[in-house]
Amino acid sequence: MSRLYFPKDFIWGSATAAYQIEGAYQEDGKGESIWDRFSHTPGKVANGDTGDVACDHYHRYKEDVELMKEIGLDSYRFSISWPRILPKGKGEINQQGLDFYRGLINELLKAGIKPVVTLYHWDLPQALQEEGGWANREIVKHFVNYAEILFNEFGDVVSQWITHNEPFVVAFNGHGSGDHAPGIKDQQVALQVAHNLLLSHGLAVKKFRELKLDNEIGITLNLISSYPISDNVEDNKAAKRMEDYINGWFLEPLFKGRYPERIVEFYGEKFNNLDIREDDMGLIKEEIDFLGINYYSRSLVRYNKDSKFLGIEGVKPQDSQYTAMDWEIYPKGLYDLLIKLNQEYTQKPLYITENGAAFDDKISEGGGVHDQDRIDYLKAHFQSAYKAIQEGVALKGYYVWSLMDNFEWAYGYSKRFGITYIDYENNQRRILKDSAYWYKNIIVNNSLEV
Ligand SMILES: N#[N+]C[C@@H]1[C@@H](O)[C@H](O)[C@@H](O)[C@@H]2O[C@H]12
Repeated sequence: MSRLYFPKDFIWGSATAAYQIEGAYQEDGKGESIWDRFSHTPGKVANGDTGDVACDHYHRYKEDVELMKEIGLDSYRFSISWPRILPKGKGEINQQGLDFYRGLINELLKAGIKPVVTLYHWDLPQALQEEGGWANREIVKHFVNYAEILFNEFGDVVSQWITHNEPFVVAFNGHGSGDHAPGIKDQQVALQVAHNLLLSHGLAVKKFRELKLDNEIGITLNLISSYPISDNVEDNKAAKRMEDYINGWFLEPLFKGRYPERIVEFYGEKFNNLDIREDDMGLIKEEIDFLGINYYSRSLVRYNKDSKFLGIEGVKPQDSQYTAMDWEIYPKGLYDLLIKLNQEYTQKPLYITENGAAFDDKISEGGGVHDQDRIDYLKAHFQSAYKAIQEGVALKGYYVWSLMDNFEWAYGYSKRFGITYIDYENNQRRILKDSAYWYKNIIVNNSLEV
């Protein structure tokens, strides 16, 4: 056996999001979010699950920081709930909301764990949705106002800020397919939402710079590696379109100040109808300190002239392994993505802000949770990350998704991504899975045994 040693100051962390773990959905002055409304709408979430209680992190955050300390995390990435801070999305500030996050951050700092805050991880205040939400360009100023409150309140204790988590999913799942909150099914609206999210990001970064804070700011994108099923021209074009649809639509504006031509043509009139103003692309391209990457799997595609989706048909190789989300396990896709980002978009520091897998974890008779499949998944992806670093990619940290099993959006509690098991049947009891102990060893040694 040998060990792969990561760079001396490499950051090992884990990630969560407010709506997925906090619960206390109506407590201490918190306003309603679009996910409160969506999950309470019959038929939207598996088994009628909601985030009303979730993992009860709101009341158990001290216990959860103790778990992070036991695992030995260098850093913890979490999101702040906008409606906990501004119950109506704007106007009056809810001091009890600020107090909760102050308490959490204080516990993290006492434990020597760096706090990394995601400003927006999908739980928009419902009151703003009623004014059009992300489809209404007015939202941009409300997001910047919310961000400025947090910069001023926590700018001296937060290590890094992430403006948005996966704007692709907010736009296209929330406003295109409608399988996420607010459940709108309109591609034209989805495109405008994507633009307004990017614009809100750029203006929040601009505000951050004006405040002259000495921490860092970036954005987190869900990115894939896209491959053609054959080397014929049409399949290759289909793979590029898929990559532009998911990756390029956000990477090109952020780093090149433009939307990807190949997809602009595809969207045609829908793109021409967008409300994009003269200075927008320059504002979106406001320089960031790092890029966050959420990587889970690849896309393998073939051209299909009859396909309603970009002329693309997805392919699932029979000889691959799949997670409980039915996502192909493809660690090489992480390596290929990191190399491509470095070569085609940015040499800025990169962080894997999410990578992990759902498996059907069970409590064993001995009381432990033996998730070797998750250990195997993470080990293979850590190896890909290591290879990319060796080849010059400025990868500075890795956050495993997720610290604990949690509310998996439209799947409810049916999918378990955590390295900590949550026993929903037994008062949300926490049980560190084998993967948590395995991860602890990686962190202590800053190296991977292969
Ligand atoms: N699905 N899935 C797991 C995980 C989800 O739980 C996160 O909230 C998202 O940021 C991203 O989609 C990834």
